[in-house]
Amino acid sequence: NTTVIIIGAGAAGIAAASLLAEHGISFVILEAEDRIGGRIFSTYFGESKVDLGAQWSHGEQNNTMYNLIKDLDLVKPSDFKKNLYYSAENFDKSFASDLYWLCKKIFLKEKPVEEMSVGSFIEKRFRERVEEKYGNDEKISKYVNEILITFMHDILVQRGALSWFDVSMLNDYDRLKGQAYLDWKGCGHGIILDVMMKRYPNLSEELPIAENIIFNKQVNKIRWDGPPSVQCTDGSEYFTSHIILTASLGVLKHNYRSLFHPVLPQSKIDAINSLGIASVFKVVLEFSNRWWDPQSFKTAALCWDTADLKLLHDEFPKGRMKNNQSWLENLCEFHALDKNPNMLVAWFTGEFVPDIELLPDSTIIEGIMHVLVKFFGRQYKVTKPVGLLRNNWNSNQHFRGVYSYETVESRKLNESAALILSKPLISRDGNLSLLFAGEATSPTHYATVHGAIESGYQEAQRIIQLSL
Ligand SMILES: Cc1cc2nc3c(=O)[nH]c(=O)nc-3n(C[C@H](O)[C@H](O)[C@H](O)COP(=O)(O)OP(=O)(O)OC[C@H]3O[C@@H](n4cnc5c(N)ncnc54)[C@H](O)[C@@H]3O)c2cc1C
Repeated sequence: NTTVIIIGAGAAGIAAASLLAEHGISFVILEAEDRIGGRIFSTYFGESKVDLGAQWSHGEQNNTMYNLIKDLDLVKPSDFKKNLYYSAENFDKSFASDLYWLCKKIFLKEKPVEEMSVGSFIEKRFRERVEEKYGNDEKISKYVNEILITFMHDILVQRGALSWFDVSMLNDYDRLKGQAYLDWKGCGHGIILDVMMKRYPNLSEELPIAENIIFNKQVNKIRWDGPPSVQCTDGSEYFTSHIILTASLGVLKHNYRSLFHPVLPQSKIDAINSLGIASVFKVVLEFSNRWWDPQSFKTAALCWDTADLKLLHDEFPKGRMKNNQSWLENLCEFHALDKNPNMLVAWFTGEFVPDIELLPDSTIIEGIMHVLVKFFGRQYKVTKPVGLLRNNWNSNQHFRGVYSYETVESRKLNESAALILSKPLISRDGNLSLLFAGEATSPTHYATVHGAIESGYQEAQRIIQLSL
């Protein structure tokens, strides 16, 4: 019996716990994994930490998370310069680059008059603008198709979707002012958890949180319309006054029918079903030497020549493929890491990501090597990766995806789907019984760590208000 049960020790759960701890309210955190952080996962690989989950902090002004760290010298602006690389040698680089920036400008500056997916809007508008500017012939139409694929991957990295036809072009996301991308200087994003728990910078000020986390506790039943209680897969049961649930939208989508007793109100089910969450696959590769120029590899985005793409599944037949397409088509960019000089991060986005997660390390390394040689072999002496670090966010039942996004469907609801999701459930005896936090409950900062933290603070605050 504790006052509050928090389900999940990710950013939202730790934020809620830290506020409750500061107000002397008792709580326990039940966490299904054997570590804190959730979709923040910083771990040593080589000389410094790498992030398998959240990597950057976004924006400074009015950023709850940035306010916690701004005086601690933990972050620096990220040099996020994007360079396009081409699979074919005889590519018209300057024309392709002009088309890429035109596409990006349309995405950033133009809006549809009605709800439309990013894919439908960009494909239509980009073709129109290119025709107005350059006319239309075989070469132009080939380049347009190639650049559309490269730009689509940009969108899919940002939104974590499998298809850009799932992502709404109009959205409520609030891009905070200040540096759009801040790097954690080799200490990993996970240090934000230590800051919230007050383990950093002064260990002596640590809040009593770590001792109230129970790991490997997967909750599979939440009773909310009477005395609140939760049941775990190991049969244990916990009774409480309030429950804060922080599980991801992916977990909610998969489990809402069996998790809640009684079932959730229809408005919440509609919000859960209509919002989107899918996955990206991020692999950290270690090399015995740095064979690339770190400046050009800040972000090296890949642009395939149509003819090369057609040959890809014959040239590299290993792994899964559908409709004559290779899973390697989903490999879209590489990043260099400042503090890990011999490492590159490879990003995969698109429909094959769930299948790619099932491939063995050896196939993934061979496939990536094939693409590296194809794109960079003319310029560099590419060597084979000697190690790899990965995380399967999509198939892990405690996450089932990376970050949420608004869909055309979710925007058809009367209210913001995230806002509907965030509303607490009151039991019939008037108790604030079940509260919802987590990135997907933030109407304007979803998909981010700062959004998750804000949501955790907000729900803890509701409980604190009751005791004032
Ligand atoms: C690859 C990747 C890259 C990202 N990049 C960025 C970035 O650069 N910048 C940024 O701001 N954000 C980024 N994000 C998003 C960011 O990580 C998330 O928005 C944020 O961490 C979510 O925190 P949360 O507390 O809402 O959820 P989570 O971190 O998912 O925490 C929920 C916790 O609940 C636990 N749980 C789930 N089900 C149960 C259950 N039944 N019982 C008990 N426990 C359960 C989970 O194990 C988890 O620990 C990225 C995420 C990923 C995966």
